[in-house]
Amino acid sequence: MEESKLSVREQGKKIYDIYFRDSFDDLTEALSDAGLLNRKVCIVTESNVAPLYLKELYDLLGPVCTKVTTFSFSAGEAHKQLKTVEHLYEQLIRNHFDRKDLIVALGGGVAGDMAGFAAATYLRGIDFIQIPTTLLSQVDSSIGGKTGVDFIQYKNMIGAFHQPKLVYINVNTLKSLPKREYLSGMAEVVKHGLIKDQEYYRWIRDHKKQILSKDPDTMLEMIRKSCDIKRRVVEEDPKEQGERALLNFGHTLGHAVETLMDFSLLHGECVAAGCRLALKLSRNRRMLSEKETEEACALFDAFSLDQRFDRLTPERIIETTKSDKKMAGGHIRFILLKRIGEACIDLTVSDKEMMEVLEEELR
Ligand SMILES: NC(=O)c1ccc[n+]([C@@H]2O[C@H](COP(=O)([O-])OP(=O)(O)OC[C@H]3O[C@@H](n4cnc5c(N)ncnc54)[C@H](O)[C@@H]3O)[C@@H](O)[C@H]2O)c1
Ligand SMILES: O=C(O)C(=O)C[C@@H](O)[C@H](O)[C@H](O)COP(=O)(O)O
Ligand SMILES: [Zn+2]
Repeated sequence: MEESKLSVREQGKKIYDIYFRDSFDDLTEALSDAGLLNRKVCIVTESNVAPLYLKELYDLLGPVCTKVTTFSFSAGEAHKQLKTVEHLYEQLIRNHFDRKDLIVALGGGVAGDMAGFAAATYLRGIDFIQIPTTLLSQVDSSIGGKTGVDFIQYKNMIGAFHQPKLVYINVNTLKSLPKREYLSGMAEVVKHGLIKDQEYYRWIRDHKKQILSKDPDTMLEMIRKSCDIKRRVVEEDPKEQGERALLNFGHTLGHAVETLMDFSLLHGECVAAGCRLALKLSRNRRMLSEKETEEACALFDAFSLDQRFDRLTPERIIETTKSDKKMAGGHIRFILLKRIGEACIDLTVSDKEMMEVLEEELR
């Protein structure tokens, strides 16, 4: 199995490395290379991941850190809230964490987003690292420093950009990941191909069988390719002033669906629904052909990303989209495809255009 790492840079300067491994064996070396040894550490994890990987991590970190503490919260999007972060702040204060100490996010996107947000705000910012354990977090959320929590029912409404000091991906953790969660991550993978890289999109299409059977080499190659795409985008535009918004393909309507379904669907499932709608908007603008649109929708189907949300009406989805944070100067910010592998930002999609694709999808 090919083992390697990628560096994420800003203005030519390395900010952090992403390690691709099939065990935790190189974690100490990775921490040493990042200058993170001999710190007080708080491992932030959750109730599903803790029984699987916390002990191994605790035992690894013990000898190379001055003290290891753990903070475990109840798993799930419902707990990606300020309340959970408050409990974490309390524990950090009780354990006298200072600016030289370190937070370790162990888990999926929920643990990573929340631990990262606590790290961004505690004492106005302390170091943190990401140890992502879901496909979605390995290919997307652990990279790029978007951290945050949901507020009431609004997705990621409170947050900060705060870059990790290290991302350590152990692909073997995906062995314990439930199938539905694994497939949810495929939505962000297909998104990467659609917005940035036609060749990668075709590669995903040609490797469906290996991806579905979690073939280790294929997974590693896919995770590396996706991370490389995300790396390039966030290096160019770390704080989403332009280019980075392309990573929001499928999220404009996807976040509205996620909210309206009361988080009963997974993030990737809602992103896939949003991607289908954005593909159809692009087709109706004559930027994609019918065949290209159908093929891309079929790729989401192949990964069982075809959840129904037909108890929602187009009107409610449009209204919720307008109250989300995807607005720019009174316009909804959409990401459309000019062609497969090339996305663009568009502020001109009308309610009528949204209505057409929503009616088609909800039919
Ligand atoms: N910051 C970003 O750039 C970014 C990007 C994409 C998504 N996100 C956010 O990420 C979140 C979704 O992340 P997610 O899909 O990883 O969800 P998650 O963190 O809720 O994890 C999914 C489920 O898998 C379980 N789990 C995690 N690792 C496991 C393992 N190895 N074995 C068994 N079970 C495991 C979790 O307990 C949970 O039940 C959403 O909140 C989304 O908004 C953020
Ligand atoms: O990294 C980014 O930038 C993304 O947009 C990646 C998305 O997949 C992710 O879901 C992100 O959390 C969305 O952020 P938001 O600011 O649109 O809520
Ligand atoms: Zn996403």
